[in-house]
Amino acid sequence: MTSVAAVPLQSQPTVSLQDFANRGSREAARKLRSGGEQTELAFIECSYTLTIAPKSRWAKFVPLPAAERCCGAKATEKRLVSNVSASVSAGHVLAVMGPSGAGKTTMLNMLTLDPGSGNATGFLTLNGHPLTPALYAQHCAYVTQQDLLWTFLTCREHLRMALDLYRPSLSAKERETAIDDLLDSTGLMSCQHTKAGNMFFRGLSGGQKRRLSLAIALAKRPSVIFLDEPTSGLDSAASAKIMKFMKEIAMQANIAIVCTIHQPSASVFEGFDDTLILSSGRIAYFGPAAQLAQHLKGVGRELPANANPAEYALDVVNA
Ligand SMILES: Nc1ncnc2c1ncn2[C@@H]1O[C@H](COP(=O)(O)OP(=O)(O)OP(=O)(O)O)[C@@H](O)[C@H]1O
Repeated sequence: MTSVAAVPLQSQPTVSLQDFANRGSREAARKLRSGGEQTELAFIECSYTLTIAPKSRWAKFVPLPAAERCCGAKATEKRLVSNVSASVSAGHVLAVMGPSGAGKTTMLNMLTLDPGSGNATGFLTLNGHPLTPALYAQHCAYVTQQDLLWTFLTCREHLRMALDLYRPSLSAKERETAIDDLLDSTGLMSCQHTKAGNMFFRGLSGGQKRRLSLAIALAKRPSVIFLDEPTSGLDSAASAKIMKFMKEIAMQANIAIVCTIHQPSASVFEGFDDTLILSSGRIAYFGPAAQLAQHLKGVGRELPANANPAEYALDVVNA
């Protein structure tokens, strides 16, 4: 298994990992001590700032590029994510949770090296190596919130196309064996000849589409998979099933999984190893999901009997 360590998010970083450690960052110190031996994605003091150009009153009539809309007014800076440090090891699932607007999508964009029009700073490492775009392309896969599938292609055809792109060196026989393995491990063998479909043409179910998107990502044999809201649009039983399945995949294939999730049910929450709770772009909790209830008790917000820890924690940060 390949490994990656600390990666500067800025193309020209002004601070080193050691600087972060000197400034008291425990995550940076731990990262330096570990020397990047484990298979682990670490993000250290990541921040994201957006420069917002004020619109002139003419902007709504004349659609100018953002940079030209200021008309002398001062642009403002907004910090959307502030000093977030966390890590995830191979075989583990890290869930990034938080209320709407907390910065989950921004966080995921930073981790997938897509800062958009903002400025991302900090370190992102995969097994001790800076996560450059080249390393990202080689070792990471991203499953977006919307399933990007071809309506008239079957599961098997999707995977054949993915393998042709990701692993062109496979012979035809090796490719079909790899497809069988992927269909088997994602539970899609029974619908291997079903077309993806769309809103007008019935095909795979919502859960099957999510699993096919994951199978396509797995075809790349990544070390890390990022998933944006993997349970969106699914009912609670299907959500719990897909999270259980992701946990199994993480363990079987020794992959580190990072997913954003809005409001997990108790059974979905049980499938997470670690959780990062964001509140207004800052960390409210990062640690083992199983210890969230204990943490809440420690801060004087004991979990009521039979309450869902994720839901209760989100209520607490929302309050
Ligand atoms: N281009 C932008 N201009 C101004 N503010 C922005 C921009 N993009 C994001 N934001 C703000 O950044 C904050 C975080 O947004 P983000 O989409 O990351 O939240 P989220 O946790 O993913 O929310 P949701 O669960 O509703 O998708 C929000 O307050 C949002 O309004």
